[in-house]
Amino acid sequence: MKSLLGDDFEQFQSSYNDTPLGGLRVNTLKISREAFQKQSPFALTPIPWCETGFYTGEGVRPGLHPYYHAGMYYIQEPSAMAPVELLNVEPGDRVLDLCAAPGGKSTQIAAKLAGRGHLVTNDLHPERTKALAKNIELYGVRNAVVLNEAPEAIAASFPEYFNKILIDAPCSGEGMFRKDEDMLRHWTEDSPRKYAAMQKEILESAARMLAPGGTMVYSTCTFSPEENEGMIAVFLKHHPEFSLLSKAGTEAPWFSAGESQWLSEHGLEEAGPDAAGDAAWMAEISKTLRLWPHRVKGEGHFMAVLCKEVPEMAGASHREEGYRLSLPVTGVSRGQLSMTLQAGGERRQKRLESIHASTRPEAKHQRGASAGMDPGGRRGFKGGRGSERVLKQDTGTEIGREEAEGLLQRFISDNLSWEEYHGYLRLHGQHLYLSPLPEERLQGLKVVRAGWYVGSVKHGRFQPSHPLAAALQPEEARRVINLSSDSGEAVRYLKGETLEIAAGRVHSPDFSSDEPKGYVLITIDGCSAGWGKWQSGILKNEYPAAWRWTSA
Ligand SMILES: C[S@@+](CC[C@H](N)C(=O)[O-])C[C@H]1O[C@@H](n2cnc3c(N)ncnc32)[C@H](O)[C@@H]1O
Repeated sequence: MKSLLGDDFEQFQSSYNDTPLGGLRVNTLKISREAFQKQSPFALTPIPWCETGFYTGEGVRPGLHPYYHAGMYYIQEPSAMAPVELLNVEPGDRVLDLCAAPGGKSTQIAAKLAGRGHLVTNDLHPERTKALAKNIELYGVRNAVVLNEAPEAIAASFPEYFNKILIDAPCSGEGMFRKDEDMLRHWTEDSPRKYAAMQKEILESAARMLAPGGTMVYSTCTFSPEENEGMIAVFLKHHPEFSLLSKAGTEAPWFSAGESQWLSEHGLEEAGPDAAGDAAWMAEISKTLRLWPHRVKGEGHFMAVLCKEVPEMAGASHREEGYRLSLPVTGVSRGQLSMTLQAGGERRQKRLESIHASTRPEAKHQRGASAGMDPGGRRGFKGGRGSERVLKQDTGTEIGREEAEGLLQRFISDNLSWEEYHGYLRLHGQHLYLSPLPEERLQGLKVVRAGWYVGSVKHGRFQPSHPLAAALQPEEARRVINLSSDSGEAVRYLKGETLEIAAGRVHSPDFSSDEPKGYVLITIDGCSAGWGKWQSGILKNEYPAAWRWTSA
């Protein structure tokens, strides 16, 4: 670092005496930034490069608050919030997060998608992918598919498919030494070279999956030039269809320009023997970005925003206007219900009769075709597939997807205020998912979550899943009990205890029954946390054992 940084080295070195700052990012799928600021139990200082990010003070432990379990915020190192901001994700995008576990950046992407478009999130390592799937569920993400694959396998299934890709690459971790001593212990002199070889392959696969006109962000949390400026220089040499987007400057003074002169000084021949003397080329590589621990309040990070050109005579746009396959809920028992269908931004009112009419097979056919979820014009729901049968455990007989769908719809009409639901219904064993992608897209890939896991069929009944509850807004549930975070009840719920709750506290706005028994969405200060079953003053706890609060 001394030879790289020259005059800056002393300042860089002394930054290692500072305590690293902690951060949290508000999960806007669950609560707005403004509402969280009002009710935050911690003092918050905004992080300049992330609108929803805040520094938390020294000694603050946001992981030990019920709000963490309600998915209100993600605890994230402040500099790690920058790459997704640079990716400029918008609702409706098709996004790939290629090296995603444990999911900090994926949950940030999902919040930006706000339920429209979809996210394919992946990690190579099976154990880390489990943590990724858990975070996708805790943070209430509905439109993500979780994969555990090698990037080249995904590339074979998704050529030029995504319009935004994040490559938060495995790296030698030099930028994290101050915060995480494990990174320091694992580092060897050979680490940058070893990681650079992996990064190169990952970038190549990502490039194949990016649609023309799309953007990808490459990021690392390391300093070594061969994993950063050098990596991008080599990539651009082989990919003239890509260029870098500049983001540093007066609008974003926290970013320092990439160090193009390091390419020539440190013998990265592959990237630039002829490049070193080429001012235009050097200026291009300087468009890469760094966050330095001695210049900003955050750890060391590198980022490059890469845009793929649109060839002349390019075809249709690869940006999806949000997937919306609207299916009405059948089996409604509450008299005349008017349902709302959304199509092309228009909201149209329809009556109950049309709900029943539209469940006929031919109507179902039309719904899938017109919804346009898949660019290939393939339909969403497919009936009668041999591979998609669930086992009725009590009788040992099988039931098909039609029956499973019926059970789901009955649950919805009894317990939720939904008048439609979105996605391709998928059955895996007895588990039901609403997937943002048709099955064909995922064939042959290791799928950890095909979409939003909404529940399972057991003993001929639909049992709602914890991720279903975690992603619901309170107004989507027919019965809600709110627990105050400072009453002690919230922690008792999170520990799995049974609670006594008077009938008057079961909030059920549009349910006229005197006995509001059944599944109840439990919220903590207004944010969904899980299910309970209420009857006669007793709340049976449905919070999953594996997720329970274990601290004292
Ligand atoms: C820097 S971490 C990702 C952190 C994550 N983006 C986040 O914000 O929480 C890099 C990840 O890449 C994964 N990884 C390593 N080699 C990979 C490969 N060839 N393809 C995909 N992921 C890989 C590692 O398991 C690790 O989880």
